Amino acid sequence: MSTPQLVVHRDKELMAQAAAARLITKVVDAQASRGSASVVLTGGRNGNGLLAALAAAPARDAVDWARLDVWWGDERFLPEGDPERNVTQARAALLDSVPLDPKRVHPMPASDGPYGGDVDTAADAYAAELARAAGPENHGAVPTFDVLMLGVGPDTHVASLFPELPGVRETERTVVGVHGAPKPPPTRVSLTLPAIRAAREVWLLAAGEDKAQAAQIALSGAGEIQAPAAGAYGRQRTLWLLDAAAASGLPRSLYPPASA
Ligand SMILES: O=C1O[C@H](COP(=O)(O)O)[C@@H](O)[C@H](O)[C@H]1O
Repeated sequence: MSTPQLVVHRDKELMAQAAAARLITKVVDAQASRGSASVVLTGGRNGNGLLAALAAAPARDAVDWARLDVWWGDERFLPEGDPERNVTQARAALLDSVPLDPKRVHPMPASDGPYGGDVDTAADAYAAELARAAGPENHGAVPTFDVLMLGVGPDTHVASLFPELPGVRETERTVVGVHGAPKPPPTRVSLTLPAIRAAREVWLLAAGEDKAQAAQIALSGAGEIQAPAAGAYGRQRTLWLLDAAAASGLPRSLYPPASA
């Protein structure tokens, strides 16, 4: 488990731009040292803001997009192309404008896909896809992602792991079907905490006043069942990327004075 490090930016626009620059560097470095890179995308306002900032960054051309594997941390279980699906939003924000290898893009199943409306079978299928991609050098049933991003919800949810629901209690499976999520839509697919923790780096994104309480709770020693964001950490690094509004309830001793 890596201890969370915090970086606080002036506002959400700057946070998105700085996080996009950080992601470009991380992917370029991973491609230089291992030949390819893998990232796990998040949905939500902050995740899409980062992707839009990346699309607008001239340095995006430094990435070898054909050698990037793209996975998702969670998905709203809706029909293909639905505007509320995380993959639909990610395609619009970035993915449709960069030359990715379609074989390396791994969206989670849709509710009108091969598994129909059976979200649990769809989750098992995504777990199997992850397991196929995990090599002997990986430590478990998922690849060792270079960077896994998570938007933090106002209730401290990450991916589609909501406080107290069964998904956040899962200790064996890497992917679960989520029923009865408090945020619409109620049916979702999500990586579990054990899968999230397989990543080298986990970045938690929180911008806006409505994230201040969540950041405060998750970073003040709360348990992961009550505050799923508290249980999200990477093997090598756990980074909270915040704006000043989201950090407003945190003690200044938690982050360097120069960063906000
Ligand atoms: O529904 C979801 O919400 C969270 C957080 O979204 P935000 O708009 O409050 O930032 C997101 O991380 C997750 O991927 C998404 O499915």
